[in-house]
Amino acid sequence: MQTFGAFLVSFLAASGMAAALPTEGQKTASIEVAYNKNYVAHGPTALFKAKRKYGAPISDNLRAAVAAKHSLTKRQTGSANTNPSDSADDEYITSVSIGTPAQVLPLDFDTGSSDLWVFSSETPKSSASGHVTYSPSKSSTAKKLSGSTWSIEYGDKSSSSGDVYTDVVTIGGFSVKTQAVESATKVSTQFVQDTVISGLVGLGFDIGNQVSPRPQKTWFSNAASSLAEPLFTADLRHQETGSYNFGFIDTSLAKGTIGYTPADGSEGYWGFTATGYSVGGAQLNRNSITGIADTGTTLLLLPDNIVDAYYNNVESAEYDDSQEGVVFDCSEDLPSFSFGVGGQTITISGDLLNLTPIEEGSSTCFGGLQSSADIGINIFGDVALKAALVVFDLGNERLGWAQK
Ligand SMILES: C[C@@H](SC(=N)N)c1ccc(Cl)cc1
Repeated sequence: MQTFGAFLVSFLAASGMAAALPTEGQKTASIEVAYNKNYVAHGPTALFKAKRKYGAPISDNLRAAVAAKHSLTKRQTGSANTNPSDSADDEYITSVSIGTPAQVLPLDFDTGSSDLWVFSSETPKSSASGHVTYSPSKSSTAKKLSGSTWSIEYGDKSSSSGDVYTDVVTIGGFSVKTQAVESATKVSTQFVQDTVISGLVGLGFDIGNQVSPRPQKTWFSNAASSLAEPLFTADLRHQETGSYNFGFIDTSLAKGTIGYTPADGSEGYWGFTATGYSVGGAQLNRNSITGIADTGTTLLLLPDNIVDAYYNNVESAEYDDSQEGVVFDCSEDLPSFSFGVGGQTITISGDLLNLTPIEEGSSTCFGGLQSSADIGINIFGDVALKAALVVFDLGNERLGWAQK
């Protein structure tokens, strides 16, 4: 039976460290610590790690400095903050730099579409009022993609269209030098009125791109071959700053293990199949749910039978025609909702399932879980994504989910 001292010495010797064996009965030991003369300190990286360790806010500038450092060491990565647009977490806003000199626009990252389009100097002034715009004429690196046009309609019937330039687009310190930037010459009312964003960054599969006659690649598709790993993660948060990380997985953002499941990109979306669900922490059933992981949709949209199974546990819940959804007393203590994916269970807490009062000051609230019956696809939107760290792994065509 080894004494502690003898164990310590043998352990340290095995690990190449010298040690002073305490004399019999002595309660202390000392070891030399070798100085790694090859380590090159990087202040911003040290600050980033300290802030991350203690949960302190990390500025865009600090993220960019760290990402830039890593990019210089050939492990190309990017890291961008993303913030909820309002108290209902309706959408998430991420700063994107376009052109030379950089023009910074607030954009909505959308894994449910595949076009990067922006309000621009070509958008009618009446429509662009209140929006930050991109002016290709003010960018020395902008080039018109002659003859190309685009037109897109989203699930909520919002739409936009226009022509196309290529320019340098930088997200989180990582630059794609020749990215298709779709300039809006026409935008629907929903976008005109949504002045907190100036366009979208489609993070879906390239097959979904709407440029004609030659569809263009998404920013992530262009970046993937240069990134340390061909993947990105979404860490969306309720009423606080989250992040999109490109080329690496920061596992410290999650509490649980990442479970992976195949992703189906054939429709342009990040499609996957959940393996069951439960309400209020009960055991998962085996009712599989095929849907998409969609950062561009606010809600969790599932079949009626699941929606009913959930709201049967909410005493005041009722369908409100005027709201086109289920509402309930804001004072309700909502049950959690869980789904299985990749061998893991993701649990959305009750408070994340209370989206917002139906109007300011109302005591009636709108549910974060609603029916997908008239949509045709099930959508794991922001309400679900906020409960997890989600890995969009293009290289392995899979989705990773870990409880936050
Ligand atoms: C895939 C999303 S739209 C998007 N994330 N760009 C969607 C499709 C259909 C409906 Cl009805 C509602 C939402």
